[in-house]
Amino acid sequence: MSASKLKVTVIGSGNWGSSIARVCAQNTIKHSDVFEQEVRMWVFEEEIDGKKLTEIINEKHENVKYLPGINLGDNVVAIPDVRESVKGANILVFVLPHQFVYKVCESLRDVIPKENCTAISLIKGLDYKNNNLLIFSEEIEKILGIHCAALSGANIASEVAEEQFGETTIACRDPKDGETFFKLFHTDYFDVNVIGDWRGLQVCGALKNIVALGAGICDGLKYGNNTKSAVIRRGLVEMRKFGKTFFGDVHTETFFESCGVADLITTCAGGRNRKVAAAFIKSGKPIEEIEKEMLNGQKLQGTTTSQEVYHFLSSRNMTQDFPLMTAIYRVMYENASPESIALDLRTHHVKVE
Ligand SMILES: NC(=O)c1ccc[n+]([C@@H]2O[C@H](COP(=O)([O-])OP(=O)(O)OC[C@H]3O[C@@H](n4cnc5c(N)ncnc54)[C@H](O)[C@@H]3O)[C@@H](O)[C@H]2O)c1
Ligand SMILES: O=P(O)(O)OC[C@H](O)CO
Repeated sequence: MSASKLKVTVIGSGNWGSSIARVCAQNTIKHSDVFEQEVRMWVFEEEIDGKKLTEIINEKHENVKYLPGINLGDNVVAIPDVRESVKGANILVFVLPHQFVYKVCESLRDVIPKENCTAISLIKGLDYKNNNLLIFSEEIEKILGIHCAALSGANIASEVAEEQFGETTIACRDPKDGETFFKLFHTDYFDVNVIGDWRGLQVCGALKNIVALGAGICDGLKYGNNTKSAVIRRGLVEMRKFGKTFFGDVHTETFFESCGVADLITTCAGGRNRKVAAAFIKSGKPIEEIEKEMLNGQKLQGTTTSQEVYHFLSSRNMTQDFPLMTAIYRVMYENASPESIALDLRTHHVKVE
C-alpha cells in the first residue's frame, strides 16, 4: 500500500455495514497518521418518507432505516453511486448481503486501481456459481485483481454499535495487510485477532447461518436448551466436515476463534436467522413473507445459504453426509415436519472425526 494516507470506502450500509463504518470512522480519527479521516460508505439508495437515505445519513449522521438511534460519526459520508464511492480508495470494505456481491463487484471491475488498493470481505455466505460454492474473498480477488482479506466473528451489529465488548477474527495472507486492518478495526470494545486461514473463517461465517435456522426451529417448537445445544454441537461438527471436505486446507483451530464457535453461539442465541425461523415455525407462513414482515429490509443469509448448500450436496449425492443441514433445508423448503429435526437428532449419531 502507498506511503500517503489511506482512503477507506465501506461498500454496503445495512445493519452491519453501518455499524462497521462507525468502527472504521473512530479508527481513522485515532490513527490519523495512517488513514484519511473521511470514511466513504456506499448506500443502496432508497427513499424514506420522500427523502433520500443518503441525504438523511449525511445530515443526521444516522442510518435511520438500518441502524436507528446510533450516531455514525461526522466523518462517515454516504454516497449513492458505487463507482463514485471507490474512486481513489486504498481500502475497500465489502459488507453486503451475499446475494448482491457479485453484481456490485462486476460493476467495479474497471474502476479499481490494481496498485495501492486492497480489500476485506465482511460477507457471511459463499458465492454460489454453476452449482459450485466459492469463497468470496477469492472471487473478489479474481474479479478486481487486488488482495482481499476477510473479517468474521460473533458480531451482532447493534451490540457492536452500542460498544458492548466482543471479539472478531480477521484472516489474511499478507501479514502487512493484517497490521493495517488491525488498526482499522480493533477498538477496546471490538477485539481483533488476526489469523491466516481465510477459507476456514469464511466457511464458518456462511454455514453458522444454516445452523441458526435449526436453533430457530427448536425455539419455534419450544424445545429445551439441551436439544438446541445438540443442534449447535452437531452443526459445528458438520461445519468443520464441510470445510475440510470441500475447501482443502481448513484448520480445526479456526473453529475455536470468534469466527467459529463464538459466532455460532451468538447467532443461535440472538441473531436474525434464529428469530425469523422461530416465527416461521409458529406462523406457518413462507419464510420470505416473515422475513419481510419482521426485518424492515434487512436480509436473512441462512435461507439462501441453506438452499445453495443443499443443491450443492444433492448434486454430489452427499446429503446423507450432512444430515442436520439437510434436515433444516427440508423443514424450511420441502414442508418436512419441524419435528423431523428431533427425529434426525435421535436417529443420526455424529462421529467427530
Ligand atoms: N447484521 C449483523 O448483525 C451482521 C453481523 C455480522 C455480519 N453480517 C453480514 O454482513 C453482510 C451484510 O449484512 P447487513 O446486516 O449489513 O445488511 P442488512 O441485511 O441489514 O441490510 C440489507 C442491505 O442490502 C441492501 N440492498 C437491498 N437491495 C440491494 C441490491 N439490489 N443491491 C445491493 N444492496 C441491496 C440494503 O440497502 C441494505 O443496506 C451479510 O453477509 C451479513 O451476514 C451481519
Ligand atoms: O442476525 P444474523 O443471524 O444474520 O447474524 C448476525 C451475525 O452474523 C452474528 O455474528
